[in-house]
Amino acid sequence: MRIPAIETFGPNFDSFDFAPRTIPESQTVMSCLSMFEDLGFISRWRIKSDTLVRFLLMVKKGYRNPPYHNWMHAYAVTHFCYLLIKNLHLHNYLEDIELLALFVSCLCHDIDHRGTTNSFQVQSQSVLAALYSSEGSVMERHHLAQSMCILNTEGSNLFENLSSKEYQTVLDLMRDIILATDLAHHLRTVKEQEELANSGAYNKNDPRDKHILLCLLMTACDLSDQTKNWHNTKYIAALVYQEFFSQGDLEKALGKNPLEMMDRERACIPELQISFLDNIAAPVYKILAAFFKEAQTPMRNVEENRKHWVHIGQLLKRHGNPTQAMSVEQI
Ligand SMILES: COc1ccc(Cl)c(-c2nnc3c(C)nc4ccc(C(=O)NCC(C)C)cc4n23)c1
Ligand SMILES: [Mg+2]
Ligand SMILES: [Zn+2]
Repeated sequence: MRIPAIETFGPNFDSFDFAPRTIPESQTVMSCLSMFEDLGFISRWRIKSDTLVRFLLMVKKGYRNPPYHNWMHAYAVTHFCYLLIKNLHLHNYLEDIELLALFVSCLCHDIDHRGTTNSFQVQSQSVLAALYSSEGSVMERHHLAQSMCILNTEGSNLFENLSSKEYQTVLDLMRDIILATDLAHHLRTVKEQEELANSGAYNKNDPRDKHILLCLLMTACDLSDQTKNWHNTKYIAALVYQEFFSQGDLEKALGKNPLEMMDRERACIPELQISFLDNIAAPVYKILAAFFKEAQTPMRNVEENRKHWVHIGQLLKRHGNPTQAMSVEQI
């Protein structure tokens, strides 16, 4: 099968300023094929092209269609991982198999997401909560389980030609990386990531250092919509709050009180987004830029996007009533 050259998808496809959501959904699977090829994964891991195509189609089909946590989110996350590998010379920090695990984890990390949070699973006593709530990270354990099912399906096992040792290693890595996408996990480990970045003493032979770096890189990919242009950022906020407000509506219907950020009557999106950037997103890209001098652009773009939210917040205060929940379309 002919795999298109990566240039097919635009001259700046490998630049931090490229917005992956400008790729039409109909071309995303082909684009993933080209990324696998361009990263040298197909030859390095002897991946059969029909197995790769079946794997990608199974993963894409494994996503549902909530406003934000759908296949296009997984594609955008995976594209940022491609940018990291291409621009940060990660081969000097991580093994080949760790880069393969990170890239495949990005594709799979939110499979079968329902557009609701871990606490909603527990509150609503969902089947997934029954399965996983004793261990925590309910959704992330489900995303991992779904990914394992696809790899265990005849004809879509991407890792079929790896040695048994490599096979075990890549699955162990995918487990760590996908479980690390739980924001609660990230908030528990971000301090270590900052200390390691600022120490300048990263040791590529230390498994602990490599684990900390992989978790940082995965979260950087997961939040990477915040590192693009303002149009993209605004659009993503609209999708995220559509998802949040739908959950809030469900919680009210269940007689529960939703968090403010999930309550369309109370949420003030600019305020909430400024605190999300300040407390969660911006620190990730500051730490990334502390690790890698080539990672200035994503950090600068997040700072730029924060300024836009401040401006929107001021407009709202001046012209609207500050507590009124902005309609998503008005953003
Ligand atoms: C990495 O894992 C996830 C999981 C789920 C989501 Cl929605 C996101 C995510 N991706 N983009 C966004 C944007 C633009 N705004 C967000 C505002 C709040 C929160 C949130 O979860 N706040 C709870 C607090 C206890 C941390 C997440 C937001 N978010 C990332
Ligand atoms: Mg997730
Ligand atoms: Zn995600």
